[in-house]
Amino acid sequence: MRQFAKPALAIVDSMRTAAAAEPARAIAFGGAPGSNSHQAAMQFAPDALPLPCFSFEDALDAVETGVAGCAMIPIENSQHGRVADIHFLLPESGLAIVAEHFMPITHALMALGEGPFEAAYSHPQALGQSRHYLHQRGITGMSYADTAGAAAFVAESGKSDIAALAPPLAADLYGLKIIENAVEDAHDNTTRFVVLAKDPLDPNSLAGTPTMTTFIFEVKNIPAALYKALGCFATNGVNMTKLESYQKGASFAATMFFADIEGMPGDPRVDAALDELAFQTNSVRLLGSYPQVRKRG
Ligand SMILES: O=C(O)C(=O)Cc1ccccc1
Repeated sequence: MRQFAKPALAIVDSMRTAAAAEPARAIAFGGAPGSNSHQAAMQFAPDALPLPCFSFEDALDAVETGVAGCAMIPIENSQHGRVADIHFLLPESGLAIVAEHFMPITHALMALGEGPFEAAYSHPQALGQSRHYLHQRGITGMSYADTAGAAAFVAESGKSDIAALAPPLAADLYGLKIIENAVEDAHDNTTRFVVLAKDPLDPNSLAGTPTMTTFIFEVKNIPAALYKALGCFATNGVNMTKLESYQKGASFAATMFFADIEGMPGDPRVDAALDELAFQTNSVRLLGSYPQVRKRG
Protein backbone atom coordinates (compact mmCIF):
# COMPACT_ATOMS: atom_id res chain seq x y z
CA MET A 1 0.00 0.00 0.00
CA ARG A 2 1.75 3.18 -1.20
CA GLN A 3 -0.24 5.47 1.03
CA PHE A 4 0.52 7.28 4.28
CA ALA A 5 -1.31 6.05 7.36
CA LYS A 6 -4.45 8.02 8.28
CA PRO A 7 -2.99 10.19 11.08
CA ALA A 8 -0.61 11.72 8.50
CA LEU A 9 -3.15 12.41 5.75
CA ALA A 10 -4.46 15.82 6.84
CA ILE A 11 -0.96 17.38 7.06
CA VAL A 12 0.16 15.61 3.88
CA ASP A 13 -2.86 16.95 1.99
CA SER A 14 -2.36 20.52 3.15
CA MET A 15 1.33 20.42 2.20
CA ARG A 16 0.46 18.92 -1.20
CA THR A 17 -2.11 21.64 -1.86
CA ALA A 18 0.38 24.40 -1.00
CA ALA A 19 3.10 22.81 -3.17
CA ALA A 20 0.71 22.34 -6.11
CA ALA A 21 0.04 26.09 -6.16
CA GLU A 22 3.77 26.87 -6.57
CA PRO A 23 5.62 23.78 -7.85
CA ALA A 24 8.87 25.65 -8.49
CA ARG A 25 9.11 26.43 -4.75
CA ALA A 26 8.31 22.85 -3.74
CA ILE A 27 11.00 20.58 -2.34
CA ALA A 28 9.99 16.92 -2.51
CA PHE A 29 11.15 14.39 0.07
CA GLY A 30 10.52 10.72 0.73
CA GLY A 31 8.62 10.37 3.98
CA ALA A 32 5.74 11.67 6.04
CA PRO A 33 5.79 15.13 7.64
CA GLY A 34 8.29 15.09 10.51
CA SER A 35 10.65 12.63 8.82
CA ASN A 36 14.37 13.31 8.77
CA SER A 37 14.22 14.18 5.07
CA HIS A 38 11.47 16.73 5.81
CA GLN A 39 13.64 18.33 8.49
CA ALA A 40 16.69 18.32 6.19
CA ALA A 41 14.61 19.98 3.45
CA MET A 42 13.51 22.75 5.84
CA GLN A 43 17.06 23.32 7.12
CA PHE A 44 18.35 23.54 3.56
CA ALA A 45 15.57 25.75 2.16
CA PRO A 46 13.52 27.31 4.98
CA ASP A 47 11.31 29.21 2.51
CA ALA A 48 10.55 26.22 0.29
CA LEU A 49 7.24 24.35 0.28
CA PRO A 50 7.81 20.81 1.60
CA LEU A 51 6.16 18.11 -0.53
CA PRO A 52 5.85 14.73 1.27
CA CYS A 53 6.10 11.69 -1.03
CA PHE A 54 5.64 8.08 0.02
CA SER A 55 9.08 6.93 -1.20
CA PHE A 56 12.40 8.37 -2.39
CA GLU A 57 11.47 7.22 -5.89
CA ASP A 58 8.20 9.18 -5.74
CA ALA A 59 10.15 12.27 -4.60
CA LEU A 60 12.48 11.96 -7.60
CA ASP A 61 9.46 11.44 -9.89
CA ALA A 62 7.93 14.64 -8.51
CA VAL A 63 10.95 16.59 -9.78
CA GLU A 64 11.02 14.79 -13.13
CA THR A 65 7.35 15.57 -13.73
CA GLY A 66 7.62 19.19 -12.60
CA VAL A 67 5.50 18.74 -9.45
CA ALA A 68 8.50 19.99 -7.39
CA GLY A 69 11.55 22.10 -8.21
CA CYS A 70 13.96 19.85 -6.34
CA ALA A 71 14.15 16.83 -4.01
CA MET A 72 16.05 16.18 -0.77
CA ILE A 73 17.32 12.58 -0.62
CA PRO A 74 19.45 10.87 2.08
CA ILE A 75 22.40 9.12 0.53
CA GLU A 76 24.70 7.87 3.28
CA ASN A 77 24.98 7.71 7.05
CA SER A 78 28.05 7.81 9.28
CA GLN A 79 26.81 4.77 11.21
CA HIS A 80 24.85 2.64 8.77
CA GLY A 81 26.46 3.44 5.42
CA ARG A 82 24.75 3.68 2.06
CA VAL A 83 21.01 4.31 1.91
CA ALA A 84 19.55 1.32 0.03
CA ASP A 85 18.92 1.67 -3.72
CA ILE A 86 20.23 5.21 -3.96
CA HIS A 87 22.98 4.20 -6.41
CA PHE A 88 20.23 2.95 -8.78
CA LEU A 89 17.60 5.59 -8.13
CA LEU A 90 19.80 8.65 -8.64
CA PRO A 91 21.23 7.68 -12.05
CA GLU A 92 17.85 6.32 -13.24
CA SER A 93 16.14 9.59 -12.35
CA GLY A 94 18.20 11.54 -14.91
CA LEU A 95 18.29 14.43 -12.39
CA ALA A 96 21.41 16.39 -11.40
CA ILE A 97 22.85 16.71 -7.90
CA VAL A 98 22.93 20.43 -7.08
CA ALA A 99 23.75 20.46 -3.35
CA GLU A 100 24.78 18.36 -0.36
CA HIS A 101 23.47 18.75 3.18
CA PHE A 102 24.66 17.12 6.42
CA MET A 103 22.29 16.63 9.34
CA PRO A 104 22.85 15.09 12.80
CA ILE A 105 20.21 12.41 13.29
CA THR A 106 18.52 11.41 16.52
CA HIS A 107 15.82 8.76 16.93
CA ALA A 108 13.23 8.46 19.70
CA LEU A 109 11.39 5.27 20.61
CA MET A 110 7.71 6.25 20.68
CA ALA A 111 4.45 4.37 21.18
CA LEU A 112 0.86 4.49 22.38
CA GLY A 113 1.63 2.23 25.36
CA GLU A 114 4.42 2.10 27.94
CA GLY A 115 6.00 -1.20 26.78
CA PRO A 116 7.39 -3.80 26.69
CA PHE A 117 7.38 -3.73 22.89
CA GLU A 118 7.38 -6.69 20.51
CA ALA A 119 8.49 -4.65 17.54
CA ALA A 120 9.65 -1.20 16.49
CA TYR A 121 8.74 0.08 13.02
CA SER A 122 10.99 2.47 11.14
CA HIS A 123 13.04 3.16 8.04
CA PRO A 124 15.81 0.53 7.68
CA GLN A 125 18.43 3.26 8.18
CA ALA A 126 16.97 4.17 11.58
CA LEU A 127 16.72 0.50 12.58
CA GLY A 128 20.36 0.00 11.57
CA GLN A 129 21.48 3.13 13.41
CA SER A 130 19.80 1.82 16.59
CA ARG A 131 20.72 -1.85 16.15
CA HIS A 132 22.38 -2.34 19.54
CA TYR A 133 19.61 -0.51 21.39
CA LEU A 134 16.91 -2.73 19.86
CA HIS A 135 18.92 -5.93 20.27
CA GLN A 136 19.63 -5.29 23.97
CA ARG A 137 15.90 -4.88 24.63
CA GLY A 138 14.75 -7.81 22.49
CA ILE A 139 12.72 -5.50 20.22
CA THR A 140 12.35 -6.72 16.61
CA GLY A 141 13.02 -4.05 13.99
CA MET A 142 10.28 -3.90 11.34
CA SER A 143 11.00 -2.03 8.16
CA TYR A 144 8.70 0.82 7.09
CA ALA A 145 8.98 3.33 4.24
CA ASP A 146 10.11 6.15 6.55
CA THR A 147 10.48 7.02 10.21
CA ALA A 148 7.65 9.53 10.66
CA GLY A 149 5.35 7.41 8.48
CA ALA A 150 6.07 4.51 10.86
CA ALA A 151 4.98 6.72 13.79
CA ALA A 152 1.70 7.50 11.97
CA PHE A 153 1.26 3.77 11.28
CA VAL A 154 1.76 2.86 14.96
CA ALA A 155 -0.71 5.58 15.98
CA GLU A 156 -3.28 4.28 13.50
CA SER A 157 -2.80 0.66 14.62
CA GLY A 158 -4.12 1.42 18.12
CA LYS A 159 -1.74 -1.29 19.43
CA SER A 160 0.21 -0.67 22.62
CA ASP A 161 2.81 -3.43 22.12
CA ILE A 162 4.45 -1.90 19.04
CA ALA A 163 6.60 1.21 18.81
CA ALA A 164 8.20 3.42 16.18
CA LEU A 165 11.70 4.86 15.88
CA ALA A 166 11.27 8.36 14.56
CA PRO A 167 12.33 11.98 15.09
CA PRO A 168 10.87 13.35 18.38
CA LEU A 169 8.70 15.77 16.36
CA ALA A 170 6.77 12.80 14.93
CA ALA A 171 5.48 11.91 18.42
CA ASP A 172 3.80 15.34 18.65
CA LEU A 173 2.46 15.19 15.12
CA TYR A 174 0.89 11.74 15.44
CA GLY A 175 -0.03 11.57 19.13
CA LEU A 176 2.52 9.06 20.44
CA LYS A 177 4.40 9.14 23.77
CA ILE A 178 8.17 9.30 23.73
CA ILE A 179 9.47 6.27 25.61
CA GLU A 180 13.13 7.16 25.22
CA ASN A 181 15.06 9.83 23.35
CA ALA A 182 18.41 9.48 21.54
CA VAL A 183 18.32 5.71 21.05
CA GLU A 184 20.80 5.81 18.14
CA ASP A 185 23.94 3.77 18.84
CA ALA A 186 26.39 6.59 18.03
CA HIS A 187 25.84 10.09 19.31
CA ASP A 188 27.62 11.66 16.35
CA ASN A 189 25.16 9.90 14.01
CA THR A 190 25.06 12.03 10.84
CA THR A 191 23.36 11.62 7.47
CA ARG A 192 24.51 13.16 4.24
CA PHE A 193 21.68 14.23 1.94
CA VAL A 194 21.83 15.46 -1.64
CA VAL A 195 19.48 17.84 -3.44
CA LEU A 196 18.46 16.91 -6.97
CA ALA A 197 17.02 19.13 -9.68
CA LYS A 198 16.23 18.83 -13.39
CA ASP A 199 19.10 21.07 -14.47
CA PRO A 200 22.70 20.92 -13.31
CA LEU A 201 24.16 24.03 -11.67
CA ASP A 202 25.73 26.60 -13.96
CA PRO A 203 29.50 25.99 -13.54
CA ASN A 204 30.04 29.79 -13.43
CA SER A 205 27.98 29.94 -10.24
CA LEU A 206 30.53 27.64 -8.59
CA ALA A 207 33.65 29.62 -9.51
CA GLY A 208 35.89 30.18 -6.50
CA THR A 209 33.89 27.79 -4.25
CA PRO A 210 35.19 24.41 -3.05
CA THR A 211 33.12 21.85 -4.95
CA MET A 212 32.34 18.14 -5.07
CA THR A 213 31.55 16.06 -8.13
CA THR A 214 29.57 12.80 -8.01
CA PHE A 215 29.76 10.28 -10.85
CA ILE A 216 29.36 6.60 -11.66
CA PHE A 217 31.59 4.45 -13.82
CA GLU A 218 31.74 0.87 -15.05
CA VAL A 219 35.16 -0.74 -15.06
CA LYS A 220 36.33 -3.10 -17.78
CA ASN A 221 36.19 -6.75 -16.79
CA ILE A 222 39.98 -7.24 -16.76
CA PRO A 223 42.64 -7.61 -14.04
CA ALA A 224 43.66 -4.33 -12.38
CA ALA A 225 40.68 -2.47 -13.88
CA LEU A 226 39.96 -0.58 -10.65
CA TYR A 227 43.65 0.07 -10.03
CA LYS A 228 43.89 1.74 -13.44
CA ALA A 229 40.70 3.72 -12.87
CA LEU A 230 41.93 5.01 -9.51
CA GLY A 231 45.33 5.80 -11.01
CA CYS A 232 43.67 8.55 -13.08
CA PHE A 233 42.88 10.45 -9.87
CA ALA A 234 46.18 9.59 -8.18
CA THR A 235 48.39 10.89 -10.99
CA ASN A 236 46.37 14.09 -11.31
CA GLY A 237 46.28 14.81 -7.57
CA VAL A 238 42.47 14.65 -7.30
CA ASN A 239 41.07 13.67 -3.89
CA MET A 240 38.44 10.89 -4.00
CA THR A 241 36.23 10.96 -0.90
CA LYS A 242 33.81 8.11 -1.63
CA LEU A 243 33.89 4.92 -3.67
CA GLU A 244 31.23 2.21 -3.56
CA SER A 245 30.87 -0.76 -5.83
CA TYR A 246 27.71 -2.46 -7.03
CA GLN A 247 26.75 -4.91 -9.72
CA LYS A 248 24.85 -4.13 -12.91
CA GLY A 249 22.71 -7.12 -13.90
CA ALA A 250 23.12 -10.78 -13.06
CA SER A 251 26.44 -11.52 -14.77
CA PHE A 252 28.37 -10.29 -11.68
CA ALA A 253 31.01 -9.23 -14.18
CA ALA A 254 29.77 -5.69 -14.88
CA THR A 255 31.05 -3.81 -11.86
CA MET A 256 29.91 -0.25 -11.33
CA PHE A 257 31.30 2.31 -8.89
CA PHE A 258 29.62 5.32 -7.32
CA ALA A 259 32.24 7.97 -6.49
CA ASP A 260 32.73 11.48 -5.14
CA ILE A 261 35.77 13.65 -5.77
CA GLU A 262 36.77 17.11 -4.67
CA GLY A 263 36.66 19.63 -7.54
CA MET A 264 34.65 19.81 -10.74
CA PRO A 265 35.00 19.72 -14.52
CA GLY A 266 36.71 22.87 -15.71
CA ASP A 267 39.46 22.35 -13.11
CA PRO A 268 42.38 21.12 -15.31
CA ARG A 269 43.29 18.32 -12.85
CA VAL A 270 39.71 17.04 -12.74
CA ASP A 271 39.37 17.31 -16.55
CA ALA A 272 42.55 15.29 -17.04
CA ALA A 273 41.48 12.66 -14.49
CA LEU A 274 38.01 12.26 -16.04
CA ASP A 275 39.43 12.07 -19.60
CA GLU A 276 41.79 9.31 -18.51
CA LEU A 277 38.96 7.58 -16.65
CA ALA A 278 36.82 7.54 -19.81
CA PHE A 279 39.72 5.80 -21.56
CA GLN A 280 40.27 3.23 -18.79
CA THR A 281 36.59 2.26 -18.25
CA ASN A 282 33.49 1.16 -20.20
CA SER A 283 31.47 4.20 -19.21
CA VAL A 284 31.53 7.30 -17.01
CA ARG A 285 28.46 9.36 -16.13
CA LEU A 286 28.55 12.61 -14.16
CA LEU A 287 25.64 13.05 -11.72
CA GLY A 288 26.45 16.62 -10.71
CA SER A 289 28.90 19.17 -9.31
CA TYR A 290 27.88 21.26 -6.30
CA PRO A 291 29.30 23.33 -3.44
CA GLN A 292 31.20 21.36 -0.81
CA VAL A 293 29.55 22.15 2.53
CA ARG A 294 31.82 20.08 4.74
CA LYS A 295 35.56 20.17 4.26
CA ARG A 296 36.97 16.72 3.52
CA GLY A 297 40.37 15.60 4.70
O1 LIG B 1 12.66 8.03 7.24
C1 LIG B 1 13.19 9.16 7.37
O2 LIG B 1 13.02 9.90 8.34
C2 LIG B 1 14.10 9.61 6.31
O3 LIG B 1 14.14 10.76 5.99
C3 LIG B 1 15.14 8.61 5.89
C4 LIG B 1 16.18 8.61 6.96
C5 LIG B 1 16.09 7.69 7.99
C6 LIG B 1 17.07 7.70 8.98
C7 LIG B 1 18.08 8.63 8.94
C8 LIG B 1 18.15 9.54 7.92
C9 LIG B 1 17.20 9.54 6.91
